[in-house]
Amino acid sequence: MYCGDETGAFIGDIGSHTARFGYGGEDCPKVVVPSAVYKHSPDENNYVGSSQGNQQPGGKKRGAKRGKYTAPVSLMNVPPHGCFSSDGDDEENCDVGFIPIYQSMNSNNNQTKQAGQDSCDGDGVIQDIDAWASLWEYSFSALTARGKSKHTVGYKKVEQSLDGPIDHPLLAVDSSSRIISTNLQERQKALMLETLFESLSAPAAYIAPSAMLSSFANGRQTSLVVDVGHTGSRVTPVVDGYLLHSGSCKSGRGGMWLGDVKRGVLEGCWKINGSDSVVNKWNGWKGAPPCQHDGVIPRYILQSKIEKLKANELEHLKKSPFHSMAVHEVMYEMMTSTSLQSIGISSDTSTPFVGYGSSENNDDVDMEDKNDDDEDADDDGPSYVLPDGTKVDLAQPVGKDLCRLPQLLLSEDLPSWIQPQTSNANDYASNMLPLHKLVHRSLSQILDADLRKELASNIILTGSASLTPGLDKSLSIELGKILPASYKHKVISSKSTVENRYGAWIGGSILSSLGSFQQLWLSKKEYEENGAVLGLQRFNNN
Ligand SMILES: Nc1ncnc2c1ncn2[C@@H]1O[C@H](COP(=O)(O)OP(=O)(O)OP(=O)(O)O)[C@@H](O)[C@H]1O
Repeated sequence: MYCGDETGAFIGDIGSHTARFGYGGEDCPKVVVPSAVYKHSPDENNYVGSSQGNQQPGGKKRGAKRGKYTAPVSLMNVPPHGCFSSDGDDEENCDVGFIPIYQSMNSNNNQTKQAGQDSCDGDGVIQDIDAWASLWEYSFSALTARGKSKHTVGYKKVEQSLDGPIDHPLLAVDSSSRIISTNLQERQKALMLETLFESLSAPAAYIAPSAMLSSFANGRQTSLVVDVGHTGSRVTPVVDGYLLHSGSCKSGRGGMWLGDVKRGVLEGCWKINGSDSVVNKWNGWKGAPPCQHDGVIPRYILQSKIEKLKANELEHLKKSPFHSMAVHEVMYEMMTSTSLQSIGISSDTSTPFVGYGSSENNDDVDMEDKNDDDEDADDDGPSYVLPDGTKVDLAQPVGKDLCRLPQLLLSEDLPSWIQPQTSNANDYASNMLPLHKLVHRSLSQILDADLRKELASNIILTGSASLTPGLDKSLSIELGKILPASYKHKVISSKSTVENRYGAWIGGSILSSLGSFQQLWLSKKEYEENGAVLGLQRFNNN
């Protein structure tokens, strides 16, 4: 039990795309930054205290001096010079010290990036706990320096670094998926706890699962939480405030996947998970795809500072997770622009996309020639201009398809140009279920028929990618087609953008303000006496 003077909790929800921080009892987080940090010297020799028992859940060494980490990251600017390390002229050794917090976001991690597998493996597994801790430190410093009432969204430099400990109880949101092994989950929670107490000197701490908090934020103890986030969509049954393992499932269809598909359409080919070996061609454009030659160019490349980078540094930057995240930001801007969103998601999810099933005709087409023929066409139609000035013609049928790409979240059959041409196509399909099928799969794993019905009538749609206009209605319609008629299913989606975007954080804010919750904090004293074991028992909410 925690009986300190300061009961205002400091809450951190670090997702794979965005990290949100703020004080308990408030309506929304005050600091919202990308979930990544810079590490200024990736030199392994600088690691300290890295022997047995000092491993990341994902198996990496930890214990690097956190003074070398800086947060937050700006995806608009070239990374600071100190982030590049190269060993003499050896190009192979040039690296970029850009660390996404989660393993699944590391595009260099080939093992978790095999086609159809990245949607599950490494989901919510922290790849660098010191990077995770430095986001807490930055956010707390930002709030201390600017005052509690100021909002910090995106990159803002904070001169003041954290001098003393964070003198608030810390509530960390655990966004690891229920489908990763229990062992890995426990190891990760123990490591989070150790970091909260030992690195961040918290007087008390609590770790709460994201789905449980989203359910609380919607005023429900029992619900089926459908979180459409960055790395995919997760469905988690929450019963009386506890998570059920059976019925928890995940699909790779989420914000990052939609961004990848959009990028594929603009570039004229779709590389599954950044792998060079699986390339599907898109042939929907009348002329050459708008970004066929140079690809989608992120904003940082357009800066004059880019000229100061050496050729090998730029090459490595382009292969780094930093580049992927920066390209995603351009796709995100496009996806949320009013010109595209005004169309929204149509209730008819069966209309095929232009390029559907016709990729085999594409191979011999000379895109350059076609482009010449169509140069003057559709000059005055609706269009979208990318940051580098490339104009995307939205009047073409394929342009219209771009507007309704979010519909793919619910499409039964993926267009052939999206599916991998590999032997594990079945695994891919099973890991990439549309949302309604995912909900169906989850409910079918619940054995108690009454509970199944109760969950079906309390489906909570949350996560930033659920902000796609019309998604709640379309999901409800599709569920109506596959659930038994006796099920009165109900999809609950807040009308407020803030509640959808920050659902888990808001749940944490509510929970930490409840009088009855105060006895659940694990105090530093209890941690010192009993270690992480007591904490894991206390947080055993699944
Ligand atoms: N208004 C919007 N419409 C559609 N998609 C959006 C919108 N706003 C954000 N997104 C997408 O939502 C994703 C981020 O979702 P969210 O913030 O829930 O992820 P996260 O919690 O950081 O990550 P994860 O859920 O994978 O742990 C991004 O891919 C972003 O492009």
